Amino acid sequence: MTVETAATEETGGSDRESRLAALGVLAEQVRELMDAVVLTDVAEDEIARVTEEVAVLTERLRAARRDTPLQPEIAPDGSFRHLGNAVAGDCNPYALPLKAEVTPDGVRAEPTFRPMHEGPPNSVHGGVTAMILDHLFGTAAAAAGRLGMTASLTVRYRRPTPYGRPLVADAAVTRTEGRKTWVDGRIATPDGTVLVEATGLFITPTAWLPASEEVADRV
Ligand SMILES: CCCCCCCCCC(=O)SCCNC(=O)CCNC(=O)[C@H](O)C(C)(C)COP(=O)(O)OP(=O)(O)OC[C@H]1O[C@@H](n2cnc3c(N)ncnc32)[C@H](O)[C@@H]1OP(=O)(O)O
Repeated sequence: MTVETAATEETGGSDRESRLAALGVLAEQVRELMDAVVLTDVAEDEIARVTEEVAVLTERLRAARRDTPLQPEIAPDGSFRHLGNAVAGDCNPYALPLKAEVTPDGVRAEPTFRPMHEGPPNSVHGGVTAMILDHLFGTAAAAAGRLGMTASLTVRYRRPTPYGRPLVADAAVTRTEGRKTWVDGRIATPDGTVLVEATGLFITPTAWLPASEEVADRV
């Protein structure tokens, strides 16, 4: 895994940071648009007009494009970030984005799911909660100096997960053996009712071993 410094890509310094911040604002607006699409009840002709306008905006953004989403890098403040990530990337509209903090025990986050994450009626799709736990578990492994790829994830769904209100998620490394790291964690309501819990096995690819400790210092 290559962790590039911000200055190595595109324009350097504050110009780039300003542009990335603007992209983050756009991504958040697109999340609002996605929720608006799943909740809208406007008339068909209005849907058709909005569709035409969105198609025009899509073409404007395609006027200059990269080959891939923004890649992992070290931010100017020295922290690790991956702005194009599907779970945590501020510049990816598909991402919540998840904000994980390192705790003495592991990592913790307060995800709020959105209407666009609906699976069963009025609750969050199980694939979405599994994805969030997968990423949080990977972050717990990385914070412990054991950056890895998910080899397996076993999920137990205890209660339907609601959207529209803050929940609590946490994860911690429970065991290590060579390049293997086991992580346990859960998503719960603020009063402690467990909604989803899981166990994951993460394996550090041999090629990632040098980057693993570097990332741990920056999560
Ligand atoms: C701050 C940073 C935050 C970052 C968070 C990111 C979280 C995102 C997590 C993801 O979503 S990653 C994407 C989903 N996962 C993948 O795409 C992984 C695809 N699989 C692989 O790339 C490789 O199979 C893998 C790196 C997991 C293992 O390949 P290796 O070539 O290193 O494994 P190898 O064959 O040498 O086996 C090493 C050991 O692991 C075991 N093993 C390998 N794959 C396994 C597996 N899938 N399940 C159980 N055990 C497995 C294998 O049996 C062996 O055990 P022993 O040492 O005891 O003999």
